[in-house]
Amino acid sequence: MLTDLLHIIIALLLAAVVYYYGINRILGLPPGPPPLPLIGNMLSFQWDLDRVLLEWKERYGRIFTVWLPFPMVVIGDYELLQKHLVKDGDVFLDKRNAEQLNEIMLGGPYGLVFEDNSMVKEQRKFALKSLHEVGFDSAALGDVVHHAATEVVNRWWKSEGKTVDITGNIMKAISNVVWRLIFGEEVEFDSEMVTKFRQLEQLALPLMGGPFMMFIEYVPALRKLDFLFGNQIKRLQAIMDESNTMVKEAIERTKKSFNPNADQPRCYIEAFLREMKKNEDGGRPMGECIINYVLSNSLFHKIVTFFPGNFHSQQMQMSGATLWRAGVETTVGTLRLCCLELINHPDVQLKLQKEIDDVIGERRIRLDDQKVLPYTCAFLQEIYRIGHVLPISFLRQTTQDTVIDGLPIATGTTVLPQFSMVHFDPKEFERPDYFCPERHIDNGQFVKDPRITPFSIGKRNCLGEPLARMEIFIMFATFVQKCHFSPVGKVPPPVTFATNFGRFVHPFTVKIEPRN
Ligand code: HEM
Repeated sequence: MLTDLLHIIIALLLAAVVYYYGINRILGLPPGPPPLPLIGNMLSFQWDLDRVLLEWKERYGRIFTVWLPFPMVVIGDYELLQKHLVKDGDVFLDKRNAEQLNEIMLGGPYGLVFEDNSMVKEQRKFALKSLHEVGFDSAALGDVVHHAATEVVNRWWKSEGKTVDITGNIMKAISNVVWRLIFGEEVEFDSEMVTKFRQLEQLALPLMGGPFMMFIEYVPALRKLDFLFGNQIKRLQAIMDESNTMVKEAIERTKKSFNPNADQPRCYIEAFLREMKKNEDGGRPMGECIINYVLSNSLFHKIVTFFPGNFHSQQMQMSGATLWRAGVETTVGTLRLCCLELINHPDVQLKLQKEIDDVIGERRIRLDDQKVLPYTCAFLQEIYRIGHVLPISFLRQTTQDTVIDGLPIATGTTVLPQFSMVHFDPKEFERPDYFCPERHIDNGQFVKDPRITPFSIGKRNCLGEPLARMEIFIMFATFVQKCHFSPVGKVPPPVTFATNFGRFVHPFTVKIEPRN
């Protein structure tokens, strides 16, 4: 009896040792830090994620496996990201479907972010085409952005040197631009709806990025234990229901003014309504969806195959909601970081002001001024290097067997393309923690750096990049032209990031004086 017990204990210990040191090898995955049973490497993620990943890259090689809590292969090396995510883009086209999160937020596999490629190929192409049609990178929209920036500046000027929290007005300005593009209606600058929508997003982000949400993707049955974890799912569901209802109401208003016979759609939702009508008139059926389960080295995963024709109300509502959610907080967060760096680096602010005064003077800023404002472009590139908005990139799933850095990677393997690791790699950037726009200037000229990819890379990169870059350039240059920013006390607030689903600087206040 005693010897039996001893054998069981030895067997369990051996199993634990094999698991601890060999689970990646057994599953045919690249090496990596030993995972703990059930929680994998989650305990290591209490501090700066990119720093931890860079240490592991140093120890395990250019690609390695981490368990969060399921296994994923990390690529955070510039050369490998270019070689595979960009040049071999079709292999990494699929995002790993965040099935539970999608269901809670969007009522199922709809929207534009987490779906498999069969649906996104159609929907992403359509979204890009229609956003282009409604002018998301046009000079006319540049005028709208400038107008919104001027409204922000006017309000700041009225603060007369008192303490200001810049977030509210920037948020209103960006919301104005994005809402108009999606729903075709102009919202009042002080619209309560926009403020409410942002409050809901602020409540949702920490819930979306919490460890419990990662666990339920891995073990959906855990959803039943929501009450033990502070009813996170229930609370997120309630927030999303409220914000999705606001989107639904906006669509109803767009429908009322929609003219299907107009030459051009006025906004994304109108383009969608036209497409729905085209499909209906052509007698094309709604998209079908087939679900298969596939076994790969990252355990079982679900493959959802969509067939064309996903132009229905649910997809319209959820892609509208996705564009709105993806397009506002990210851009506002980047502009907030710009203002925080201005007060942390007064010398940089003076250089920016001088450049704009010398080259532009008092005339209004336009997008093509990028060509004549090298230091402003260098400043923004440095902001993009340090200010990536996703603490952990969206996961991909390989669509076929491949080889990365000499290691075989099977179909269906989850891949984490952590491009922000490149931004903080001391092998790529000298003193990566140091904010220094000058590193992007050579002989007085701005040097665009392909290693800096805040909008990600490959075939599933950010769909709103041209819009975001335009908004940020025009707004930021207008702020510098019209305002001087200084800290409230003698010492400026530190540049530290709050990370949950997103990564944005902590709240801070400034003093703003008009510049003539
Ligand atoms: C500074 C502003 C922004 C930043 C830094 C940013 C960054 C990103 C990043 C890193 C991704 C993940 C891409 C990937 O998984 O490879 C992404 C995806 C996405 N972004 Fe943005 N974004 C910004 C603004 C916008 C705007 C203005 C819109 C649209 C109005 C937008 C719409 C989207 C969409 C739809 C996706 C999902 C694309 C897909 O899965 O195919 N983003 N963004």
